[in-house]
Amino acid sequence: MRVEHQIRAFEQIYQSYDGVLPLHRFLFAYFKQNKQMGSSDRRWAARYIYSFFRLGKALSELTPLQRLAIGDFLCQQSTSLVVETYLNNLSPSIELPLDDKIKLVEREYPTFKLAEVFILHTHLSPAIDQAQFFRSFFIQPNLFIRVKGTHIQAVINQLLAKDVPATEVIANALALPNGTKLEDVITDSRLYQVQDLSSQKTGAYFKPEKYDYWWDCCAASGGKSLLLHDIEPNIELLVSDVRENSLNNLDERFQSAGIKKYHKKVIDLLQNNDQTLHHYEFDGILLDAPCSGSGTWGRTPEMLWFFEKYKIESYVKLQKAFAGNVIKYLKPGKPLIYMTCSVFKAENEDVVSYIEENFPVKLEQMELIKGYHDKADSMFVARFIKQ
Ligand SMILES: C[S@@+](CC[C@H](N)C(=O)[O-])C[C@H]1O[C@@H](n2cnc3c(N)ncnc32)[C@H](O)[C@@H]1O
Repeated sequence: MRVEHQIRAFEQIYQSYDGVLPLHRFLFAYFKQNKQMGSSDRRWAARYIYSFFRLGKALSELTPLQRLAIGDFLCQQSTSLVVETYLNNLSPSIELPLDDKIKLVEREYPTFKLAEVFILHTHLSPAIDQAQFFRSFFIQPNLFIRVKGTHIQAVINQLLAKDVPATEVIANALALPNGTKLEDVITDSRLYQVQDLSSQKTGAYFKPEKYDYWWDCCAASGGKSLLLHDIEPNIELLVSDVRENSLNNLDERFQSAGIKKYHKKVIDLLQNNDQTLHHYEFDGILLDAPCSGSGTWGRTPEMLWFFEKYKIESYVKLQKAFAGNVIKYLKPGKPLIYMTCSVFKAENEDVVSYIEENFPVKLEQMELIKGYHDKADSMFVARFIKQ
C-alpha cells in the first residue's frame, strides 16, 4: 500500500473529526460510511489517528504529518510507512524501549517537552508522578475484568485455552490485551464484569456491613453497585441517576448478576429531592461523580487534544452541589464514598476540602489510585464519615 494512500485516509479523518463523539464511535460510523476502505485501510487509519492524538499537544508547531510520524514512532513497536517516510532516521529504532525512544525524539526535536503531551499538567493532583503519567499516554491500556472469586480459575483456563494471556493483577482482577473479544472467549458472560483495575480498587474503601441499605446516587449502568454487591451480597440498594436510559442497562446487568434487592429511581441531584427521599436514611452512599474523566484519557487520547480547561470548573460545581444534596440522607457514623476518574486536584483534593469544610462529615481516608504502572486508568476515592 502506498504511503500517499495512507496519508490521504489519515488526513480525511483528521479533518472531519471534531472531538464531539468519542473517537472510537466516530471511527465506527466513519468506516461504515466509507465502505470502499478495506480492513487493512481501516486498521492503518485507526492506528494513525490514535498515534496522532497520543502525542497530545507536544510539538504543536510541527505539521500534522510530522506529528503523526513522531506519535506513531513512540506508540508502536513495528514500523509504518509514515514513520519510514517522515522519520526515516529514527525508524530503525522503533523497537527500542519507550524511554530510549523518548530520548531520541528529545535529541532530534529539542523543542519536544514531555509535559506538553498533557497540556493541563499544572492542574494535576500532587500525588501524580508526572513523568510516569505523561509517558503512559504512549502505551495502550489493558482491558480489565472482575471475576467472581469462585470462577477465577475456570475463566483463566478458558482464556489460556484460546491463547489470550491473562494476568491476575489483584484478587479477582484479570488484565487482558486491549481489544480481546470477551464474548468469543468466555462462554458465560455472567462470570465477569468489565471494569478498570483502579475502579475495582475503589471497592476497598466501601466496607459495607451485612443488611446495610446503600444509595448509589450516580449509578449509570451500575458498575460500582455491582462491585459493592460482590463485596457484600446481603445489602439493599437504591440506585439512581439523572439519565433514565442508562438505568435500563443497569437492570440487565443486575439481573445477570442475580441482584434482586434493589430500588431504582430517576433523581436529579441538582434539585431538591426531599419529596422523594425525606424518609430515607442510608448506611452508605456511593457518589461516583460526573467529572472530566482525565484519569481515563489513556483510552480516549483525543481528549488530550480537544478537552478545554474551562470545563473543569463546571464539573467541580456539580461535584460540590451533589455532595451537599446527598449527605443529609446519610445516617451519622456512616460513610460517604466520593469518587472521580479525574487526575485534577480541583475535582479531587479541593472538593474533599470543600466537603469537609461545609458539611457535617469527617474525612477518614483518600487516595489517588494511580493506573499508570498497570496500564490502567487513574481514579480518586475519598471516604468520609457523617458526624
Ligand atoms: C462517572 S458516571 C457514573 C458511573 C457509574 N457509577 C459506574 O460505576 O459505571 C457519573 C454519572 O452521573 C450522572 N449525573 C450527571 N448529572 C447528574 C445529575 N444532575 N443528577 C444525578 N446524576 C447525574 C451521569 O448521568 C453519569 O451516569
